[in-house]
Amino acid sequence: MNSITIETNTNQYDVHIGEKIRHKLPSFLPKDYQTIMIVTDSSVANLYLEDVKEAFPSEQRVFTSIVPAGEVSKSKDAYFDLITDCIQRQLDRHSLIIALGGGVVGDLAGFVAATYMRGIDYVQVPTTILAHDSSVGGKVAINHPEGKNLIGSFYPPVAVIYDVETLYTLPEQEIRSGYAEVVKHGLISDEAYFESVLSQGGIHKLSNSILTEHLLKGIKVKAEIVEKDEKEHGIRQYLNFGHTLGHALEAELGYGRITHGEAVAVGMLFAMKVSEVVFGNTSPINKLHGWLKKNRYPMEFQDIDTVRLVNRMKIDKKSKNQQIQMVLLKKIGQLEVREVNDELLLKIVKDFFRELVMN
Ligand SMILES: NC(=O)c1ccc[n+]([C@@H]2O[C@H](COP(=O)([O-])OP(=O)(O)OC[C@H]3O[C@@H](n4cnc5c(N)ncnc54)[C@H](O)[C@@H]3O)[C@@H](O)[C@H]2O)c1
Ligand SMILES: O=C(O)C(=O)C[C@@H](O)[C@H](O)[C@H](O)COP(=O)(O)O
Ligand SMILES: [Zn+2]
Repeated sequence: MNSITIETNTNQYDVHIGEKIRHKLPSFLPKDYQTIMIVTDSSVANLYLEDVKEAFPSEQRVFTSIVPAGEVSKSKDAYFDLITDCIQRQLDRHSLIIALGGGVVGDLAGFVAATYMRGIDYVQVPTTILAHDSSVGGKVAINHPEGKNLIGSFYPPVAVIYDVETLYTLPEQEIRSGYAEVVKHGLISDEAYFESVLSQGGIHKLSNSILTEHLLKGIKVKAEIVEKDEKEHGIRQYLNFGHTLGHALEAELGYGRITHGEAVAVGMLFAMKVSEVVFGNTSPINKLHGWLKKNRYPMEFQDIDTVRLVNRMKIDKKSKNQQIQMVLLKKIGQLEVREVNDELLLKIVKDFFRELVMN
């Protein structure tokens, strides 16, 4: 097992990564909690809920709340129902919420924990590859129909318990989705990491040891940034590479029509295209495009309304005075946040979707 400590100006918690550690979950908690509410989704419940429940002694009050699987559950209704569950089960400021699942459950249950009674403890128990990203750093949120994660907070967990054995049951699309954030961590940090991810054969056939190595490295990249800039006043924006277009695409297509990681993959290519125009550089855009195609990331988006898409990009949280700010890549590991005007973006976006399919 590996453990990484995340230490910011205001808090500290450990991320534990290993096989089968869900069975020993109580041993990773900072204290004994008498009342616990496990939040999970309908797919993960069938696979891992019993394991986690059984890990607790019978004298502890352990409740469960199950939300429908998928992005639709990052909604005001799911949020409100969970708050009602907290009240009815008499959770108080000494209780614990366990977020058992992928980024959807983590973001949703984390936001419930952040706001119920103005904040109670929660732990992240991630079960997707993507959640190597979402479980670390304390961003919690639900979506608004107009835009992703518009209702949220920075609220770190008291621990992250990442049982990588659970990743064996992930469907192909979720492996692909999670790997987009692994690639992002490579692009924003160092070439060797990026190359080591791209040089593997298909991501669907990776060995456990290589997968764990990639996840550990990704978590370290994220931890280093979050420790310096927890509330995203500066360099944390680099973790948003690919998300300006990615989030707009998720909202425009309808939440759940494309996974978060698939949207971020397209968003990273787009950010690289904009970077080439702004800096006149050549980034590894062709290399990434080839790899994404090989791994069957969606590239065809018919009838996309590019004007609406650019308008949605303005709702991004990095925007300043109604102007879009994009995270651009000068070269691997070197980024810059730049204002990009609407006309230029509109021009690039139109060609971009055509070229995505042709190349
Ligand atoms: N807070 C952050 O910093 C942060 C970072 C990245 C992404 N996110 C958010 O995370 C969300 C995406 O997370 P996700 O990709 O994990 O999606 P998800 O939570 O919807 O999980 C994907 C699918 O896989 C299923 N699943 C989960 N674990 C499984 C397992 N072990 N075996 C089989 N099936 C399993 C789920 O039921 C779901 O259907 C998005 O809403 C995104 O905005 C947040
Ligand atoms: O942790 C961060 O900071 C990130 O930006 C990580 C992203 O992968 C993640 O999708 C995050 O939820 C996006 O944040 P948002 O502020 O753009 O909603
Ligand atoms: Zn993301």
